[in-house]
Amino acid sequence: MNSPSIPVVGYAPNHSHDSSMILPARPEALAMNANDSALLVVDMQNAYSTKGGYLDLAGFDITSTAPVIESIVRAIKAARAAGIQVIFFQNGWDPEYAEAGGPGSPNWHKSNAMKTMRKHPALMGTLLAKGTWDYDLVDELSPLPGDLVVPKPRYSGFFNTALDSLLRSRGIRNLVFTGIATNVCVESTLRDGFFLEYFGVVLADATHQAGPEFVQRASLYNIETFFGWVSTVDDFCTTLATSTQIQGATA
Ligand SMILES: NC(=O)N/C=C\C(=O)O
Repeated sequence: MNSPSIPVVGYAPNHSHDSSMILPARPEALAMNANDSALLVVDMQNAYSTKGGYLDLAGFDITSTAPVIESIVRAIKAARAAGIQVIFFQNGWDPEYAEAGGPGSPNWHKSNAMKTMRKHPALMGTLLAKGTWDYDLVDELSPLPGDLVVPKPRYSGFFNTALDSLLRSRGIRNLVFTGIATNVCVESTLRDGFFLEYFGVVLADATHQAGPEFVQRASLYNIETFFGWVSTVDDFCTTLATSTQIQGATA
């Protein structure tokens, strides 16, 4: 690996493994390879991004999600071209909401989707229910053969899912995060990945918060300071493109 003049971290002891990519990030750059990394696309569903979806109906501002979707499209295209595993998540439950848990589950009490449907019974069965428009991924983001799609019934992608097995069986240790919401499912999944020894890096401009703007800054501060790293879609795409060019040139 080149001896960069900037602080670099990675999962190998002293990050001495032969990494082909150094992703600029805060607080340090991240040493990674295509085959030990995955791009996670968290909950890019109509529920969280589109007018008339759950977050919109629950009173959250989703009017600035369009550029985030465009950024995620760029990141996915770059990841696929570099041979990085792309993993889509869909948050939600069966149409009867058994997977959401009843009153004995804190999810039943805290989910703003469940609270919105209890407040407006005509919406029951339409929010975050598998098979509905709300649950579907946005039109701009369609999984291709080779991508993985992981349904998840809670904020974190690591609970009640096969995510950890899917990653470990592929030797993946670096998780590159995009999606909505930064401060809920993105941060929850990155935090749990941290506790499971994954290196998590969030592409800040490919995420959007649920709540006021300061929450985006607070979540990115939390990630950078305590749980992982923060980078950008431009740096991600440039790093992958440069690496692919180098590998092509030396092939
Ligand atoms: N995908 C998310 O971050 N979801 C946040 C809230 C919810 O699902 O109720």
